[in-house]
Amino acid sequence: MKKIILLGYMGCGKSTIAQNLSKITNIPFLDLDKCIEKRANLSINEIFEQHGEVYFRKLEHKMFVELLQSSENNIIGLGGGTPCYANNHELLKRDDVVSVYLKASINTLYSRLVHNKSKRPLIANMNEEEMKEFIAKHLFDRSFYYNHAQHKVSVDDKTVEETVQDILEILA
Ligand SMILES: Nc1ncnc2c1ncn2[C@@H]1O[C@H](COP(=O)(O)OP(=O)(O)O)[C@@H](O)[C@H]1O
Ligand SMILES: O=C(O)C1=C[C@@H](OP(=O)(O)O)[C@@H](O)[C@H](O)C1
Ligand SMILES: [Mg+2]
Repeated sequence: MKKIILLGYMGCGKSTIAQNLSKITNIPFLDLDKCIEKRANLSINEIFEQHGEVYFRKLEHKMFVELLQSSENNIIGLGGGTPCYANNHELLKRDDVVSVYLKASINTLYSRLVHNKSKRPLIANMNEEEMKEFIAKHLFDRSFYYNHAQHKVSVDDKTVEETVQDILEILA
């Protein structure tokens, strides 16, 4: 069985959708950020504060490769930046994975992130206006990498259950 990889911008729902997809399919779910936190014994915020983003990106790449190498069946929720560094986007094309880009509009992302930014060091200190501009530009820069996914699911105006259903159709 192929590993199922969910990717997309911060707040698109990777962690939430992966968890719900896991409940329905009984395929175990791994969140790459959680694996990194466990390995470093630090929160994502603490890793950024104490070691910086470059250290985080190296660890993120190492853990992603490790997860792909394991023989277990898994649903893997990536971090928003994972496909955009260390040529990780090339791993989305592998034959032994099904990669799905959860595509969200700037407005959807903004509305989900505006009250959920404290654990996301890239936006934690931004005011609302700065955040909207940042998301717009950043999403544009990152789309090139996200578009390497094998499949794309639009998540705007969909419930968690509807997005999970869309992914199940891809897997069928
Ligand atoms: N329809 C939806 N699908 C996914 N997440 C949703 C939806 N509606 C609201 N949310 C909320 O948006 C946030 C998405 O965050 P999360 O799953 O951590 O995304 P990511 O891992 O992509 O950053 C969560 O707080 C979740 O409860
Ligand atoms: O977009 C990014 O660069 C990041 C997204 C985060 O994951 P989520 O997308 O799950 O919030 C986390 O990996 C880290 O804060 C960096
Ligand atoms: Mg997440």
